[in-house]
Amino acid sequence: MLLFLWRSSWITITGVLLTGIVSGLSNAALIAFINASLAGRVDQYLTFEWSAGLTPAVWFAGLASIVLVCRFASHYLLNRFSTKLARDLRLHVSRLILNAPYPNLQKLGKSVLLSHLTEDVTAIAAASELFPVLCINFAIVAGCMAYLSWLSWQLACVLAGVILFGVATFQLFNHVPMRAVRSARDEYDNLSRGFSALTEGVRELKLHRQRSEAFVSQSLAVSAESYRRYSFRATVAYLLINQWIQLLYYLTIAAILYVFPAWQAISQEVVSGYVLVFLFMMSPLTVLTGSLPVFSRAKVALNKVLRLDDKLGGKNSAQRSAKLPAQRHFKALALHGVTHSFHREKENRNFTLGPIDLEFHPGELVFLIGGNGSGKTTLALLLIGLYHPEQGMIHWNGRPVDAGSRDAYQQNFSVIFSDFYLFDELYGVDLENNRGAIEDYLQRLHLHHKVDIVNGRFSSVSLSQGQRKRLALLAAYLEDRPFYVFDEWAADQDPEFKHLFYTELLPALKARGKTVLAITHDDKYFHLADRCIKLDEGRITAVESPPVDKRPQAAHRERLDSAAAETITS
Ligand SMILES: Nc1ncnc2c1ncn2[C@@H]1O[C@H](COP(=O)(O)OP(=O)(O)OP(=O)(O)O)[C@@H](O)[C@H]1O
Repeated sequence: MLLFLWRSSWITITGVLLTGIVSGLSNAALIAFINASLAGRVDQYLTFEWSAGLTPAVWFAGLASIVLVCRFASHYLLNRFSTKLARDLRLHVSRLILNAPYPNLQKLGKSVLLSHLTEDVTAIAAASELFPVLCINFAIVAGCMAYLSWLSWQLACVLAGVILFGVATFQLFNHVPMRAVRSARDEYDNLSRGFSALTEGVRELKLHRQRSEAFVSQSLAVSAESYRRYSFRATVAYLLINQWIQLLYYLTIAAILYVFPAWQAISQEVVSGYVLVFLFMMSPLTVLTGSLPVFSRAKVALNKVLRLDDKLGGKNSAQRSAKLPAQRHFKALALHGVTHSFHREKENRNFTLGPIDLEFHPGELVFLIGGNGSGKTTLALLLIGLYHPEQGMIHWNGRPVDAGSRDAYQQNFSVIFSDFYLFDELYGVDLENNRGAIEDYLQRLHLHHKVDIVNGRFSSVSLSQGQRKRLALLAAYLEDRPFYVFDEWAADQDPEFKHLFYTELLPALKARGKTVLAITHDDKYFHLADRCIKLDEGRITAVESPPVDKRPQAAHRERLDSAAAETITS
């Protein structure tokens, strides 16, 4: 990933480094120039050939201009680099998520994925913003050091020793705040889970004071306190390290002022030069040491993002990006001995779906039925390629679906999940060529008075759950794929629209040659299917093809049901 970032921004990074270094060095040169002016020796330097006969004031103005221009250029490039880095990282993590196998995403959970997209990317972006500032300050310190060595190499040697000692002690103690930063970041995942529960369950919490108080005190407050404790521990540890570095700094100034002159003859110009430069270096050194916590957090975040690549199975991205063409001409879909299992932690046993043997053909209307937890959704997820068979094989048009063709295979399905997500924009739809179809579908779905398409967006998605599901159906229609899967689509519909769905919309899809697999509990419409596949404890226990002559009976039952409903309401 770092290589990818370097490749995408190496020109900017080089520019930032160069301007930063020039700015830092010219800053140091300016200080040397000021010191020489104070000591009254500047005219002596300007007698050299390279002085080009310019006056000290012009030299001063020139050096100050270089400092200002380079500082501006490096800050400008820095902002370009850091904003680009944050953007690229956000897109990189988003693509990782999109390319990852679905079970891995399910295992990690939404809140942890969101922490990567927010906390980690922000931490890395913050460090990238500081990085060039750090380069400038590092260059200033390096330039100052060069000037100090020129003033007195003996003092410079002592100074180098002090710096090496400072770096060694920093390395020795750095693991303390680093451990706290790592723990704080791990705790952030728990905090993020708590925030998800809070935002998604806000209605349930508002209606139950004891539940909400217990939730806050036993879950949210615990994570918030742990996060605070670890963050505070890291800050205090860095503060102490900072103080230690400052102490070394003051000790060095004291030694230059009071110890060295007694030990070795040092001119006043050298002493004042050293003290002036040291005081000037104070601010860049504070920036360098002050940025340590930011860099530690970024290091932990970067490790998290790199590990996310492994956890999500990043190798699959190459397979996905192969962009195999979808085989739109559907002839047959077959599942041969397909299985998938989950471990039920509390019961300490597995739920296994299958082995499943099934075949689907164009223009078939199939209902998948069975009790709660019988494996209907799991079978649907296996069928559409979001779960991968642990045993057995899926064949599309007689060809096995493997890792290389799975992405193309998935493009044959249009699915509305029971916990569907409705995008407010019709992404990937050719609006110009579908304008007539959209208006027609909006009419058929009884939504034409409520929703319109404006600039590719639904004019409103603030609708009832049933209406939002109808909009999802509109989007599915527009996808125009050979295989449709609906997971309890009609569950939120009123009786009138439920009737329309089973008796008109599904048969209309079938008439268009689409294959439809509908997961349903609406037994009064089972007779309309070509086949009803019943699941129990992950196994197919019955495959029934209701005879056509049963339909009048069903219609009769329907009438009886509505008469009963009328009696109840009256
Ligand atoms: N992500 C998961 N992790 C662990 N177990 C799971 C997971 N998803 C489903 N299961 C288990 O697999 C079994 C089948 O679940 P599935 O959602 O397929 O049932 P279903 O027939 O669709 O039920 P329902 O009618 O209630 O929607 C259940 O016992 C469930 O506990």
